[in-house]
Amino acid sequence: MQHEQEIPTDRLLKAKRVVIKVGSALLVERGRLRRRWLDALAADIVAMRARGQQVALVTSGAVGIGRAALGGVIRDLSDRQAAAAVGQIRLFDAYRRALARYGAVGAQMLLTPGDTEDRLRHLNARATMEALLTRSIIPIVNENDTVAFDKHKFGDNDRLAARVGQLISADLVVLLSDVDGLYEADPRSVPDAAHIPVVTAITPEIKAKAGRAGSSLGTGGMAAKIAAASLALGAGSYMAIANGQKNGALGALARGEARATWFVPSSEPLTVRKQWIAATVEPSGTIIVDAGAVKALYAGNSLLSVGVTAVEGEFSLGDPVRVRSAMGQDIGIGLISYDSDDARIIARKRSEHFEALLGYQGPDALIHRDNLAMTIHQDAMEEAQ
Ligand SMILES: Nc1ncnc2c1ncn2[C@@H]1O[C@H](COP(=O)(O)OP(=O)(O)O)[C@@H](O)[C@H]1O
Ligand SMILES: N[C@@H](CCC(=O)OP(=O)(O)O)C(=O)O
Repeated sequence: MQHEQEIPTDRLLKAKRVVIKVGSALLVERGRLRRRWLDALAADIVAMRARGQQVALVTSGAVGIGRAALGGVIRDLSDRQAAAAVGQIRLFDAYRRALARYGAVGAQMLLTPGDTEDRLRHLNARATMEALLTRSIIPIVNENDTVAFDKHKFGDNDRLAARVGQLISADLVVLLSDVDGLYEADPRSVPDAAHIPVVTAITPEIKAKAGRAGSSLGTGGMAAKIAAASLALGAGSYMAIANGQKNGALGALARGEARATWFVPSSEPLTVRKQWIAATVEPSGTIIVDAGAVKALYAGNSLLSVGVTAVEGEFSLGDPVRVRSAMGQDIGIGLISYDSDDARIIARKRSEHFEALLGYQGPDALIHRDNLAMTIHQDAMEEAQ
């Protein structure tokens, strides 16, 4: 069940740092860029800048635009990468021109997961973003599709937008799409499905509402947007899914005139280090913990092995792992102090037995509290049970 929560329609006016994500379906129509639409978006962004807000853009569309140059057909990954290589330059040139019309400067940043998941590269990407934002230059981000593949790929720009939000500690991420938010079921197949105006926790029921991907150019569909919301809320940021099809959609959203789904965080923004941990796209494994451990973690303690009931997956020391309650609710992500073999051996055991069990005395905590980011507020977690 969700909280009875007011719709935070003024968020887009109040937020200091905003990430705006533009889906392929908005930008590309029959392989062509919608220049008028892009022009209206540039006007909206410049208006936000004039209100003193800092804006970063995450844009899809490279593959959709580049596809025509490959004869319109994409057969495999290298075709997709080639299409992106052709489309990306056209896409950014269009943004550059649209922004320049309003006296604004855009800057291209192409990212792959390594740029946000490796701590040093993360810091480096963040420094670049800061340098741009503080000069009122608008970072325009896309996945580096020409080299990204398989595991080394965000796969969809919704999650990338949430990651960029974490990178710059944004207080709001707006996903502009061809749908005005989350519905009880995919409105394409269930036209009378009810619209959901506010979501306060990403529960299994919320995840189950996502149907298949919508447009042929897009990759993630609603499931990717919900995954992005999970990342954003985990970092203490708001997120909105809004319909961006009409010119001036951002302005309408800012004035509270447009319907959207608002994802409302129940936690304070995490420290930047914990945001980085919480933002792990694919944790390597899962640690299931008992009710006593859940309580201890919410009280700010480290995770001790006595509270661990099961260890799933293979991971190495230092890898990010999911922390899951016995009820199946993911509550946090942490960097683990043992590899999966040793973690299995010491699960349910006290640290005084570690030496006898492992042949060495490792750290007392399986996950130290400084390395643990709780990704759902305790109230929301309990409500979801
Ligand atoms: N429960 C749902 N509520 C709303 N839309 C949904 C839902 N399940 C699936 N969808 C589909 O998700 C689509 C949006 O995702 P996608 O096509 O990836 O957009 P974008 O290109 O903007 O990222 C919608 O057009 C809709 O058909
Ligand atoms: N990076 C790809 C788009 C990937 C993507 O997530 O697309 P979409 O679902 O339309 O936001 C591109 O530029 O074509």
